[in-house]
Amino acid sequence: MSSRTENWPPADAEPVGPHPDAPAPGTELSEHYAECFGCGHEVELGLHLRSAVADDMSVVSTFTVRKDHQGAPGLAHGGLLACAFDEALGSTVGNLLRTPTVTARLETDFVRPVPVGSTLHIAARLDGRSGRKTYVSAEGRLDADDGPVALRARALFVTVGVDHFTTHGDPDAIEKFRQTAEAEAAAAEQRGWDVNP
Ligand SMILES: CCCCCCCCCCCCCCCC(=O)SCCNC(=O)CCNC(=O)[C@H](O)C(C)(C)COP(=O)(O)OP(=O)(O)OC[C@H]1O[C@@H](n2cnc3c(N)ncnc32)[C@H](O)[C@@H]1OP(=O)(O)O
Repeated sequence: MSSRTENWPPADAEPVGPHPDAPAPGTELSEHYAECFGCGHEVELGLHLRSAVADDMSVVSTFTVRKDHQGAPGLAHGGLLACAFDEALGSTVGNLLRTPTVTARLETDFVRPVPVGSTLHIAARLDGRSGRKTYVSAEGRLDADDGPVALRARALFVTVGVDHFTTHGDPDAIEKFRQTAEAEAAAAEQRGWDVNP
């Protein structure tokens, strides 16, 4: 018996391709915010996900499970694994479609235990889009791109305006985010010049 959402993506979803300004396949993605629990380097106990564009539709991420991430002794906490998938899926939508989105629904299947010390290799893929709704799914494999499947996830992300963050978020944190984004954009432009002088 399966409790997963059937008909994925839903019938009204249309195929979706990358935004013209999406980073090219092979690009390593930087953290989107230094204080993000999923990817930020300033969060000592965070997940520190690292991601790269695999192809026009996919992003691959890695998450190494540390002692701080335990639920049962020696095993990763399921909620943190779901968090890792939220980050990987959100990064896929945000980077490939270049749109601000938030998770509206996240569905996770835990297939096998994930021990402390193992690295999850998460491959996430755009599945379709319907208006503001983007459907994306991912698979997480243990310790290698072709390792055994440990988790599968599906999510719906909804595109929001900047006012979502300015209305509900913290102004100081938003300012810090803006500065990081500007610095990253400048660094990316510089890297482009280095490659194509
Ligand atoms: C710019 C360049 C970027 C650069 C690159 C950046 C990279 C960046 C990486 C980020 C990586 C972070 C990854 C972590 C991401 C988070 O953790 S986000 C935090 C967790 N999520 C939230 O806090 C969201 C809280 N929820 C909300 O704010 C609101 O419910 C929402 C989701 C914005 C929707 O509200 P709304 O705007 O009023 O829209 P609403 O009409 O209710 O829903 C829109 C549609 O979605 C459907 N929908 C909404 N919720 C659901 C649901 N739960 N189930 C099914 N359908 C739903 C509605 O039925 C509706 O469908 P249609 O009627 O259009 O067919």
